[in-house]
Amino acid sequence: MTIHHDTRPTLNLIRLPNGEGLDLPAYESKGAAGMDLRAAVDEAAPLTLLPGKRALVPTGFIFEIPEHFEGQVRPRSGLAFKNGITCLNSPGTVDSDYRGEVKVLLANLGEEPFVISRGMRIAQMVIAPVTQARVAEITEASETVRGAGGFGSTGV
Ligand SMILES: O=c1ccn([C@H]2C[C@H](O)[C@@H](COP(=O)(O)OP(=O)(O)OP(=O)(O)O)O2)c(=O)[nH]1
Ligand SMILES: [Mg+2]
Repeated sequence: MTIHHDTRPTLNLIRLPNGEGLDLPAYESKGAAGMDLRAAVDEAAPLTLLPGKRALVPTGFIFEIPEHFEGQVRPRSGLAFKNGITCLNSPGTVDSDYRGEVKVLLANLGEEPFVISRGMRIAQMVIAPVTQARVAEITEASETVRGAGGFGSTGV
């Protein structure tokens, strides 16, 4: 008999007043990489995002990202493809020491106004391992084949 240990890190969520009644962020399929984030906008006042505009959309939760992990806020491809809605700062970075409300910076690159209603799944968050490097200044970079080639140096 194999015993499966749940090795997943725990993501503690603190529900804020504007998050009352919202479903928790959740993975919408067994293998989903990201958990969908819902808009904690006022039920009575949906947010209309006009073409070319951006808005910081609240999620209604504080996320206690586990130490040595980050939250990556990413667009949902359906909203991007159908409505031109993206996360302007994608991937948004939620630091493990952040204790404020997680918000989603949406931008409307489409041609039509986009109405964000309460509970709408407007983005997704991937929890990924991350490390901090010890920064050290040196005088000369090590030699590599690539050298300073970048920005298309390898062709298309
Ligand atoms: O999509 C995002 C991106 C960031 N944040 C929050 C969590 C993150 O820990 C904090 C800072 O993000 P970032 O470091 O990208 O912004 P900054 O401009 O460097 O702000 P700060 O000086 O506060 O780090 O803002 C969000 O809620 N959503
Ligand atoms: Mg920062």
